[in-house]
Amino acid sequence: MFQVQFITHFTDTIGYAESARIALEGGCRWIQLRMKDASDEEVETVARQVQAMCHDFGAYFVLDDRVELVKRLHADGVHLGKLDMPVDEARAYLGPEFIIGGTANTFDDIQRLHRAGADYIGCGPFRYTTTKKNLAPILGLEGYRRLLSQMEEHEINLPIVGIGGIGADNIADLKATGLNGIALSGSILRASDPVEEMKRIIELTQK
Ligand SMILES: Cc1ncc(COP(=O)(O)OP(=O)(O)O)c(N)n1
Ligand SMILES: Cc1ncsc1CCOP(=O)(O)O
Ligand SMILES: [Mg+2]
Repeated sequence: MFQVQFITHFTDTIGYAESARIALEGGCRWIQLRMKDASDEEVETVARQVQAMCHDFGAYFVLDDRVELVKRLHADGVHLGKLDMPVDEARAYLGPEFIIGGTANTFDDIQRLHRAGADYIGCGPFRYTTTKKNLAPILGLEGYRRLLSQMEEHEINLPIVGIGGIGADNIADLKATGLNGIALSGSILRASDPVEEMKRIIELTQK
């Protein structure tokens, strides 16, 4: 099944926890709590709220970056980038029962994550986005096709989700590249009816 992961963000009217509720009500069953400029205490407060919501909806709950909090809350997992705790170190700390995702922009990144024992890869950015600062080089559809071909050639079968500026209009093309899923945020929160937009995107991914 083509996976859809929602990454929490905020707008003038929507806070982090509300953004997660919107995604859950719209049918998303994989929430990543990402609060880049918050203290551990602030994140823990929101994480407990979002974790309870995910439990009620039967959704996976993962945290961006904060490995110690994942263990303390017994979240389902963590997502780690190049500036975060290395995946193999996080695996040694968390153990086998946690989901550990890693960020890739190049095939070298993918090979490194595969060797380190990541459970899935978040690969991007697909295109320009304001949700994340300091973007890696934009990949586009051709970038995904090239990376997926290299993965097949090297028999790397890790689940890989696209991320970065993804909206409803991109779903069919992204699915056609062979990606296993997508992760997104802004296109949902900027919609006039964010819950309906989440429902629309979920429906498009199941076609
Ligand atoms: C699913 C997914 N893919 C990539 C990222 C980016 O993580 P990272 O490179 O650590 O950057 P920050 O999100 O920490 O700014 C992600 N969070 N989720
Ligand atoms: C590329 C990237 N990496 C971490 S969050 C993010 C952006 C995802 O958000 P959006 O779907 O709003 O671009
Ligand atoms: Mg990170």
